[in-house]
Amino acid sequence: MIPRIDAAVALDPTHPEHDKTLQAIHTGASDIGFLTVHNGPISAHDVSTVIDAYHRFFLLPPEAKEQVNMATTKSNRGWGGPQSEQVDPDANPDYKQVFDCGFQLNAEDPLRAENLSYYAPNLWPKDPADFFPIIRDYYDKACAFSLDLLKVIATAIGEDASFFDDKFTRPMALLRGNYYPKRPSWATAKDFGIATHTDYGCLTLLATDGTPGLEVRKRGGGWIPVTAPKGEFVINFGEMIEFWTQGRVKATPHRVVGGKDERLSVPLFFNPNHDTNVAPVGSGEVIRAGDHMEKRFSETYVHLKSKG
Ligand SMILES: O=C(O)CCC(=O)C(=O)O
Ligand SMILES: [Fe+2]
Repeated sequence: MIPRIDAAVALDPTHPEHDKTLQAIHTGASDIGFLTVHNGPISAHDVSTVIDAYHRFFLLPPEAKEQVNMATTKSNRGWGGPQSEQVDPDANPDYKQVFDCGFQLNAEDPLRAENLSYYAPNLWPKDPADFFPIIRDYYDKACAFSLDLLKVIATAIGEDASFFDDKFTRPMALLRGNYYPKRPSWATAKDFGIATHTDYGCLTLLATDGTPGLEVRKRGGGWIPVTAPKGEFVINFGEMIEFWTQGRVKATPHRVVGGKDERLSVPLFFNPNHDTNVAPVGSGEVIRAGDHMEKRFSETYVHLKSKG
């Protein structure tokens, strides 16, 4: 069972049910690796608005989307067409389309000169005209909510609530719109909306249009379908937080096979500053968060794959 968390209770330490909720978060984070969260600060209306904006973008003719094709960049900003990402080397590249945007360094930031791929400039399409403000507004809300959730997760796994606080001032956050058309007639057993994978970073805050499709791998084998209506979120965890917390938080494999209906989902991959040491707490090792992200991006985005 994936725990269903009331965000208002989780975020209020004075609430009588708070400790019980922390316990459920602990189970979700350290056992299953998935939670669902409702009654949080992002409304169903906000989610409908952002999903509708992505939908209007994805339905544009290919020439319009080509203008912001991430394959023309050395980063992961803009549109990724079908087959632009291969998350499982044993499966074919995914048939989904994506639109990615991320943290924007401000104009005076000295890091700009370093041209780091995970802080690359965003690419915005001309159409839909309201796309940028809608996505930007949702991005800000989703980052704030994710940071609040991480505080609670830190407490739930026995760390100080402030454990993550100073590590997300320049988050390598990536907001993605996923567009899954209905499962193509040519699709084989090796074709997926998104093939089996674990997310790469810390916390993923996923909004969906309510259409089923996401499946989470059970430890003993088999798959659990997870759905969340608009305004309710699926939370899962990536590889980085798993090794950072010595396995107290789990990165669980998941996938979307796809079915007869199209589907949209909007994950925020919320990751720390690039120079955060994410080596297992207490290990004395150093693993830079940016290095892990860059490695995984170059393994999975087809246009960034290292050749040879
Ligand atoms: O569409 C979904 O429900 C999941 C998407 C996903 O796993 C991802 O984008 O990493
Ligand atoms: Fe994922």
